[in-house]
Amino acid sequence: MTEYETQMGLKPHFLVVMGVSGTGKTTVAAGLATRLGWHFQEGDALHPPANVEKMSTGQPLTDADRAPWLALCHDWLRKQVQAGHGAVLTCSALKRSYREQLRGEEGLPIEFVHIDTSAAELADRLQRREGHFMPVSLLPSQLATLEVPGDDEPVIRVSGEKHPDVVLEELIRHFQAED
Ligand SMILES: Nc1ncnc2c1ncn2[C@@H]1O[C@H](COP(=O)(O)OP(=O)(O)OP(=O)(O)O)[C@@H](O)[C@H]1O
Ligand SMILES: O=C(O)[C@H](O)[C@@H](O)[C@H](O)[C@H](O)CO
Repeated sequence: MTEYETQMGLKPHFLVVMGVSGTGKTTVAAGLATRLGWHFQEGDALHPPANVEKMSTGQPLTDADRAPWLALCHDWLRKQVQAGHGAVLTCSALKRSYREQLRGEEGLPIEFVHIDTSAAELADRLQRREGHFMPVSLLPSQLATLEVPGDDEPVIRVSGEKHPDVVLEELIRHFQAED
């Protein structure tokens, strides 16, 4: 086992768990990081306060709003790759251009895990969720902004409608099969 292989013998991966609000990014990413002993960063915690204020008051972010946040997400990923240990970041990464910003000019070897959930299920979850800044009224703009990753992008696709434990097992099996 090399220094940063996990107990399961998996080689390190550098993952961005992506998708629209409420799709289960935090649930899946935190679970994966715990199971595999990989570093975890909640991407929402890297938003400048002005972005959180904007979303809380029902205004969608623009490309310009997201740029400094994506730069911080990129910095975090770059440090994980340099350190060489497995890492998982949550980040909506809605557009292809945002995913390119996350990879950066150096082309970080990151992989995206896209969690896809139906609009009806998302609306239901966001309506029921308490204590989170993101209002359900922003769901249409999240869905309209999403550019689903193409087959030419490094993406693993999972369903957000299965139980999170099932999604975790699928992902771990995927990495085991690859290694
Ligand atoms: N697979 C699932 N099945 C049912 N409920 C889920 C599932 N995954 C997450 N949830 C629930 O849906 C809500 C949103 O999940 P979570 O916070 O993980 O999503 P998110 O994509 O990180 O959202 P945001 O980007 O808005 O922070 C939470 O209340 C969570 O408990
Ligand atoms: O790009 C964006 O519009 C934002 O990152 C949002 O997706 C939220 O931060 C997140 O989903 C929390 O609800």
